[in-house]
Amino acid sequence: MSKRKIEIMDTTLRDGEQTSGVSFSATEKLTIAQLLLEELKVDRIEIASTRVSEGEFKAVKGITEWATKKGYLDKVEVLSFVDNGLSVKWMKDTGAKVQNLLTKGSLNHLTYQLKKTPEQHFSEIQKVIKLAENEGIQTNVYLEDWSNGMRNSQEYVYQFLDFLETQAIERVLLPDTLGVLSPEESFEFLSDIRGKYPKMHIDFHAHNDYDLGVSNALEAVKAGVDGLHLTINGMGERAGNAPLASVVAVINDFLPEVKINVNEKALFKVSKLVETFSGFRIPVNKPILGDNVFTQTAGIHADGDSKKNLYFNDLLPERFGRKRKYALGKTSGKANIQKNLQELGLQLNDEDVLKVTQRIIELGDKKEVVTKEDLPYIISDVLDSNIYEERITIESYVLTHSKGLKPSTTVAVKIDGELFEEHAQGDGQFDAFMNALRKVYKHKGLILPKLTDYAVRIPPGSSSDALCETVIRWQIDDKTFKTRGLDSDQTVSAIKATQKMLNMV
Ligand SMILES: CC(C)C(=O)C(=O)O
Repeated sequence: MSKRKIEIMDTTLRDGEQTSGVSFSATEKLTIAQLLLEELKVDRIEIASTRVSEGEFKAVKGITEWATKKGYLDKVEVLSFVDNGLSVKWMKDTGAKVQNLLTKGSLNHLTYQLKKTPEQHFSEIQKVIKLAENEGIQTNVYLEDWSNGMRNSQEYVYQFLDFLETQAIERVLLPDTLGVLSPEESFEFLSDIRGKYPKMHIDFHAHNDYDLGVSNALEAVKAGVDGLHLTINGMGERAGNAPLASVVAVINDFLPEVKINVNEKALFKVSKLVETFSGFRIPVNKPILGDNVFTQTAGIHADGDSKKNLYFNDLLPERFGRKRKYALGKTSGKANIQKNLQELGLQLNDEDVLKVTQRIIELGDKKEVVTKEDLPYIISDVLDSNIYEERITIESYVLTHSKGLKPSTTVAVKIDGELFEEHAQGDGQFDAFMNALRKVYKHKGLILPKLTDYAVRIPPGSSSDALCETVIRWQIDDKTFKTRGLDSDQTVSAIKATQKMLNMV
């Protein structure tokens, strides 16, 4: 049986950028667009709204130039407005070829916001579609507030869809603008429209205000839509859009009769890049993507994994380019410790494993977070043996920070017994420290891993003298890893995390 294809349109660069506090630069947009189309293999991307700013103009132009060379121009879409042709002119100047025209999908919006009649609205839309056609620009039509339109002004929605059937457009885009639909309503409304307009290409655009974005997207596919709009990490206006990773996994696992192009293996990489560029952090328990979601914490789970994979489900981390982890804390038993030791390539006898387990439980009781990277240090401490060969040690440093002068650092580092001292400036104390370290590394022809993420936390509700935790993510070649430092001073906690990294590569 041939599978039904569903188009995935990613709108991270348009609706996703409407996440409060987020703004992508033109270069970031181009990098994300390239990953979305070439690695993640979504079918289409929506990259901006017309007439927003000079920066957006440059971003759209950059992406369309790249897309033209690659033959992807018809996959790149821009949100446009019923504005007497101004959006069409803006798009023409950028070289973009597909407009997603924003129109009103409920009588309330039309009457109270635009203060127009349906006839006036349709005639203005028709004019924009024609202008676009003359410029070789294709049109898809968004019916904003469509979901409320179906609840409160169905007659208007169907009048509108009848009108659109007569127009030279490619797709009708139906948004649950305020994220108000239940899964049952999503199915009912979309099945009804599917039945009445069997030939119309229909996309569904879910928002997540009730946390129902994924369920609504699933029901939309069951109702027969042709495409879904999704975002990386569920970014988007207010509570965001339906998250792409979850919807892809749900479709692949629950709807075997449906086919989508998305490459699951690239999901994590793209998600991390978007997290870094946007500064919008992925919650640790976010399905598929969060730091914790492939981590077994309870000892009984780790034990069961070693016996016939008793605690596995279909969401295997490898599918998404990730690995299963075993947490270290007060509920982790010997099995968790053993799994982590195996990962690190370390071997301990049963008695020592017990001692280390005991220490980890004590630390857990004190609310301390223990990671795999901390394990060698704990082992050294508990067993009084230097399990982790510290080839590289930061012997001493001076950090300066003063008004009107650039921060600077002098650092002394021992590598294989040889001492090196270097001085450097930077944009902040830690940056100066890393620059000095880089100079030291040059003496030995070594390369420092790239810092790809830096997160600082203090325990909630604590005061300025509280302990501060810095978690740094590093990348060298294809390998990424994290280290953690803990100190009452923020820069020192980052230096402690760096010291761990030096001996891990
Ligand atoms: C701007 C429109 C298309 C939108 O994102 C929505 O209605 O959800």
